[in-house]
Amino acid sequence: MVKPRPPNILITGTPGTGKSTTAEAIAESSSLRYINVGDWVKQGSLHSGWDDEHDCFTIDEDKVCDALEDQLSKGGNIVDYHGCEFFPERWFDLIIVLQTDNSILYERLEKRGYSQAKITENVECEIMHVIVEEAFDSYKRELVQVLQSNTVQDMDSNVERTLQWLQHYASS
Ligand SMILES: Nc1ncnc2c1ncn2[C@@H]1O[C@H](COP(=O)(O)OP(=O)(O)O)[C@@H](O)[C@H]1O
Repeated sequence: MVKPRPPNILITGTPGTGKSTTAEAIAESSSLRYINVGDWVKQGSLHSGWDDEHDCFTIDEDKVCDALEDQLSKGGNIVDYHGCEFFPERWFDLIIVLQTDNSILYERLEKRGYSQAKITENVECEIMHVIVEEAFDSYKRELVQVLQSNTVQDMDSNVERTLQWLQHYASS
């Protein structure tokens, strides 16, 4: 079957689950372009200011979608963001949700220098499966893969599995 465009992959999950590291490794071994939405938000001022309570920018979802539309409609991207419900559903052919055990996630966020409040907020988000639920609510179930990201072996296997998915997509 001739595909209308190369695939787009969304890699999502709570901060610290390994989205950037995994997505960059996939991009390095494929022809996908890596898009870190957080960086786009900062560099393109796609936000409505700093949120002191959550210690992050308040993202302007409409501006982000407008900024990404041209690139995403061409296909061939791997997009990294800790949320998924505001993107147009049609953009993505595969949605990967990374998950990490609480104690491991806690240590990663501590190493990153997050405040105690921000660590607790993110670990609770992971415990409550917030992003997994968001992905299931926003995309067809068969497009969503929930993958563990606790160890380097997990990461290698997640990268390999995604590269295989890309090969299969291209040849089917
Ligand atoms: N599966 C994993 N195994 C071991 N370390 C990991 C794993 N995933 C991420 N890390 C490490 O955890 C930290 C956070 O990863 P990062 O990719 O920045 O997460 P995110 O983009 O989801 O916030 C980095 O130091 C990274 O090397």
